Amino acid sequence: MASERRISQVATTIPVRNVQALAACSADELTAEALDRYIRPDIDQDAVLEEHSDELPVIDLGRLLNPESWEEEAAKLRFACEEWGFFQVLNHGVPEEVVLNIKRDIQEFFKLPLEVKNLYAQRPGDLQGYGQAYVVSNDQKLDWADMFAIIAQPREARDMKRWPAQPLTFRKSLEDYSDELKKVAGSIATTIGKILNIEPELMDDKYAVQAVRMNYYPPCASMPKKVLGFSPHSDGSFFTILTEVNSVKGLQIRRHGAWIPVKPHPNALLVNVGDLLEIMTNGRYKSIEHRVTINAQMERLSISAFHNPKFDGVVSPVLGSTTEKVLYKTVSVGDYIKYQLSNKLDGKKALDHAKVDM
Ligand SMILES: O=C(O)CCC(=O)C(=O)O
Ligand SMILES: [Fe+2]
Repeated sequence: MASERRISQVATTIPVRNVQALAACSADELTAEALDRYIRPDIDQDAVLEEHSDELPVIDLGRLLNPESWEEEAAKLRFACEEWGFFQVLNHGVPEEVVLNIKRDIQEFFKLPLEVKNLYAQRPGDLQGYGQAYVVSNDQKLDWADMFAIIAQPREARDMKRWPAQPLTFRKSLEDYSDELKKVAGSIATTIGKILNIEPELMDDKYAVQAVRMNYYPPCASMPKKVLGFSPHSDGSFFTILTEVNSVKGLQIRRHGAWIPVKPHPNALLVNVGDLLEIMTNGRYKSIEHRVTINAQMERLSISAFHNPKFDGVVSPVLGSTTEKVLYKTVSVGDYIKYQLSNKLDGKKALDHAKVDM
């Protein structure tokens, strides 16, 4: 109930259909009218530059953890955060089995009958439940996706009641995955802390919360090029670690006004800088805008792990030099995330709210 109050205080929600069920309807049910709410007239507004996919920065976590190669790899990480706001992590040390287990269970979960999945839904728009996992306002076109989100940390605070009983191993798989990702997040955060010369404990349990969202993007046979799985947005987090569950592409990142598709790499974790890290670095690290496109035949699944500061804390810009102009205000994490959720997904608009008035 608490979450219901929270969501309704900050936003308008509208009832949404389960997209997986909609996508499974027969062709004559999927009329232009039925799909109208999903159709994006502006999808082709900016170029998609396939040829730049190979340029995405890659960070080797093993080298980052080795004192001998640390400096060189940290310089790459800094470059990636400043110039791209996005990088791939290889040699991340997450055991293959942990990744395979969570991938398998998420695929199984989304295959369950709608009635079963709905048992875990709070209500449309609720971040904690199964369904369209974020809040939309009435004039927004809907995303072609279903989501299941859970606050995965700290372990003891995880909500047992809402935990899906199927597949049987789902809970353990997610807990293992979440613990492993916490380690990866810790290594990244420690490196960023060292580069910025700030508190290395940034990602300790005391300071950080991890939220995990599982995203399911059904195929759209009739008009795949006209719908979006995820509207262009930036994440409100410090940073987000994304795992692509199957090898169906769809994620695109925004760079110099165009979209660059990310090629799924089975062993990579994808990391993007979020708004709170952009604020903390006074804009030197870029919270990258991204979106998800849809395939005509194949479903896509992904897992986003958001690494956030504690909701009752504040984030202040740390300047890189004494001559640097302050661009961002100190923000309350709780207020920022609330504000971010209350706005329809619209690129990086929420960040404007945190900018110092010029
Ligand atoms: O599914 C993806 O590739 C992206 C998901 C995403 O952007 C998010 O969960 O914030
Ligand atoms: Fe995102």
